Amino acid sequence: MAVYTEVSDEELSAFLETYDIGTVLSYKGIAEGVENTNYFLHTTKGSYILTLYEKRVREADLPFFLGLMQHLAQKGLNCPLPVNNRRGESLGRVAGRPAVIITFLEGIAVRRPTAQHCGALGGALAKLHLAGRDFDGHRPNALSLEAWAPLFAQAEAQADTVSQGLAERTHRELASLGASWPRGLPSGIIHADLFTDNVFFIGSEVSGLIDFYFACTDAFAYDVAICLNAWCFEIDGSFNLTKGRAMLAGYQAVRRLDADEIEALPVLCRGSAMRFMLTRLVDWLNVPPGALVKPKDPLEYDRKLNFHRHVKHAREYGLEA
Ligand SMILES: Nc1ncnc2c1ncn2[C@@H]1O[C@H](COP(=O)(O)OP(=O)(O)OP(=O)(O)O)[C@@H](O)[C@H]1O
Ligand SMILES: N[C@@H](CCO)C(=O)O
Repeated sequence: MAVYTEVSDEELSAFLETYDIGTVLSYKGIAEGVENTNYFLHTTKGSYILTLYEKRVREADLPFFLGLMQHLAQKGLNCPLPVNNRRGESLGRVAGRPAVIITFLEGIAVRRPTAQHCGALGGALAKLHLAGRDFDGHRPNALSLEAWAPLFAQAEAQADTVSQGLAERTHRELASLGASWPRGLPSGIIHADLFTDNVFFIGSEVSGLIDFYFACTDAFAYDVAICLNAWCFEIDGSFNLTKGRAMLAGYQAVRRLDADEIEALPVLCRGSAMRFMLTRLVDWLNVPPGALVKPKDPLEYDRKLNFHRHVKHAREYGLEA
């Protein structure tokens, strides 16, 4: 998270008076993340996170996200639970923005995951996919293929100031993805942003998943592709086959990928790299003045995309027959 919206002591106290979570002992803005504003709240009754929803989260989607967290928690997944206020509502407003208080999860987000972490993450992702199957909410993926050209249009004119040739490369890739994007793959609830900062570990076990604000209905294998991108590359840009193998084996031990999903994996990895390159590029070029946020490097994903262009088969990600 980040802090785009400052919350004054008075605003916070007035908001918390509508809850039954004790009085505040301390609170502070959380610098991590780029999407929403988050505060850590320590009260006489425990620890919580206050989230104020910013630009990319549509208010109309909030009941879906909050309902999904409740559903997954009921299914035994360790994810934050929205806290209800005294009127029984979880969604409120602070500093003019939609806001919720969620429960705090214990655990540590690893910056440099090992193959063991990747294996555990693969299993947790598959469990999430299974746990979401009987959730009755539905939300199309607002950041899939159809969204990429309009996103690129916001950044195209300045793309080459970030990297020479980026505009041309992106144009070509968007056309190629449009022509080859798979349809009809097994679908359901996906997290769609399960990066290392959204997964907590205690030791080598996954202790919790957070940040469901991109969750949507889409191909399960697209979520696998997002995680291969986010977890299995090294800082030098190389793909770590051992990590890929561990993640895919961890996933398949819980839910097996079918033949169509396996065939689609390289193009799904390209698409997911495109999605994160584009949102990062737009953010890189538009940092709001005064915001406590560190924009993420779009070129990391341009390089990953280039790697995937040369992949012919999911075996090259470590998939074992
Ligand atoms: N329920 C929680 N329990 C403990 N810590 C949390 C919780 N929710 C958020 N955090 C902390 O706040 C940080 C930012 O949260 P989050 O990843 O949801 O923000 P974001 O802006 O949506 O981030 P992203 O850039 O990943 O989309 C996390 O990295 C974590 O440190
Ligand atoms: N996890 C994303 C930020 C949220 O869209 C990224 O690393 O670009």
